[in-house]
Amino acid sequence: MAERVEVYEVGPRDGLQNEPGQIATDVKLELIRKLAECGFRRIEATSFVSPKWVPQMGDAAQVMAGVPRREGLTYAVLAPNIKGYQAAKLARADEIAIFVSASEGFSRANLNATIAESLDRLKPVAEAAIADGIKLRGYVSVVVDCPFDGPVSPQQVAGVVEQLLALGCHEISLGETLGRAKPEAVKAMLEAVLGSAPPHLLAGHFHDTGGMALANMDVALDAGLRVFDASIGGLGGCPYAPGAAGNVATEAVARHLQSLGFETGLDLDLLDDAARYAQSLRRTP
Ligand SMILES: CC(C)(COP(=O)([O-])OP(=O)([O-])OC[C@H]1O[C@@H](n2cnc3c(N)ncnc32)[C@H](O)[C@@H]1OP(=O)([O-])[O-])[C@@H](O)C(=O)NCCC(=O)NCCSC(=O)C[C@@](C)(O)CC(=O)[O-]
Repeated sequence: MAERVEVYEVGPRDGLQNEPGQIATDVKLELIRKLAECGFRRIEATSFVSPKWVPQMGDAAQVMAGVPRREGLTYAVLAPNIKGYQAAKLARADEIAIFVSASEGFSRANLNATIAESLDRLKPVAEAAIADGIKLRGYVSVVVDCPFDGPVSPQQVAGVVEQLLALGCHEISLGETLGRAKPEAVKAMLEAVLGSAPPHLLAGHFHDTGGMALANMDVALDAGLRVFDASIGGLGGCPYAPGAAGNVATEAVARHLQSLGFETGLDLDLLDDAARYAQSLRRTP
């Protein structure tokens, strides 16, 4: 039997957060309804962040009120602080994703805090999620290069991963936010991180600005990772990473994994349909 690799869909959150202007809640929900048919176990639906910082996610509660609930499919959302956590819990999020940066420059731009301050701010979120029995995912951004500080040391990434695990995260997603890393740099980063965390606790989150995301994913597969984030239609980017393109496209990841003999549980025709819809929403070049 083929080995399973999970594709964790981030399009409704990571994809749509970067589109200029507002996309109507009903349109977001139509995208999520299409994705819900594809066979994902987890979809990251939205984020409960400050609407002053990311207005595109200002309808997080309405989005969560409309998502189709079904057996075997759960919804994750981002929360940067306890205010976001409380709103996410009220909205019946199944999983909370907290996020920190591996570099100080990106931390300041994305969270208006140092790395240490952001971890302190996330401690009560983690404690509340664990007490409430809600799964906690951790993200580390800019694991290879930072748009403000330049190259990021693999040991620095490993240190942040350790701190997120200490908060109780069941999985840490390693964000190659700029999408320009070469496979050798990803390999060096993973070697350091694997000194702090086994591969089954890690996920790969590759943006595709430089067209290397699938090659970087292969390096992570060789290192034993079996969860990969991807965005339908390749939507997105990060509002605080100037010039970065979207996550690697889900439909490309699913085909790539299939060609390598892995099982994803995803229906490729339904993915293509969802990808066409996602592309029709795109206003970024
Ligand atoms: C962390 C803060 C809030 C600090 O922002 P701040 O301005 O320092 O915080 P604040 O506490 O002073 O709050 C400012 C205002 O926002 C409100 N506020 C505060 N929190 C919330 C909340 N949760 N929900 C709703 N409203 C909130 C708060 O009430 C206040 O409103 P006011 O009093 O002025 O009317 C801000 O920096 C923020 O929201 N940042 C999030 C940025 C973001 O979402 N970035 C994109 C996601 S991360 C990403 O894409 C990377 C990833 C994960 O994909 C991996 C990768 O590829 O790297």
